Amino acid sequence: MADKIKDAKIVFVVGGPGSGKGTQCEKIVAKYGYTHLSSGDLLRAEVASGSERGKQLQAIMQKGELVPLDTVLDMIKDAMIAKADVSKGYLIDGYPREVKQGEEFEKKIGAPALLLYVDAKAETMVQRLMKRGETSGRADDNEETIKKRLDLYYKATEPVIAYYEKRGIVRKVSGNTD
Ligand SMILES: Nc1nc2c(ncn2[C@@H]2O[C@H](COP(=O)(O)OP(=O)(O)OP(=O)(O)O)[C@@H](O)[C@H]2O)c(=O)[nH]1
Ligand SMILES: Nc1ccn([C@H]2C[C@H](O)[C@@H](COP(=O)(O)OP(=O)(O)O)O2)c(=O)n1
Ligand SMILES: [Mg+2]
Repeated sequence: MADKIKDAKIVFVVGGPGSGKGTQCEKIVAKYGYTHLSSGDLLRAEVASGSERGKQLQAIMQKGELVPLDTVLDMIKDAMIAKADVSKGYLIDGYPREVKQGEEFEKKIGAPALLLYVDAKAETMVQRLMKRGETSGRADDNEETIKKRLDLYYKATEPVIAYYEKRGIVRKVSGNTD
């Protein structure tokens, strides 16, 4: 029932790969009790399930590309509905990755109250992801894919920030907790 989330408070969390979106979201959850939904985590859960769709997603993510828009949007919507009865609001982490993703979300679900922009230097992001790659087991935490994710971030995702900037709902936070 999509009606259940019609008036939900929505916060988009956007930032480069390894900027610290997940880390900042955990802190917000601890303080404000919002429901954290990481689009990347939802996609990786589908991959881990071993489904046919998961295999296709894995191939795309390994290359550092974006998965089809409808796939990730459906997953977010289902996850939101599943938490609707207990949720005070949603942190949608890693979404939108491109302006089109934001437009579709608004059509199918609703408008964000805020966009949290997690800011970090490219050099910092690369260093963190290379370090994370030593233990994460993530197929995309390798030098070649990290570079592609970063390029795509500057090309497709940074315009998302400018888009919501015009609506006055962007808040910039540092991705550095230390
Ligand atoms: N030193 C330091 N490391 C951090 C900080 N924030 C996050 N990290 C590390 O940087 C890596 C990336 O952080 P995440 O929170 O996973 O970043 P993300 O933006 O969710 O990255 P993706 O999962 O690639 O989307 C992790 O290994 C974190 O432990 C910080 O403030 N300082
Ligand atoms: N809205 C989204 C979120 C993630 N993806 C894909 C593409 C991303 O590189 C991977 C992993 O996403 P995740 O947010 O976990 O990681 P990065 O920010 O790219 O480091 O999933 C997508 O296509 N669309
Ligand atoms: Mg993350």
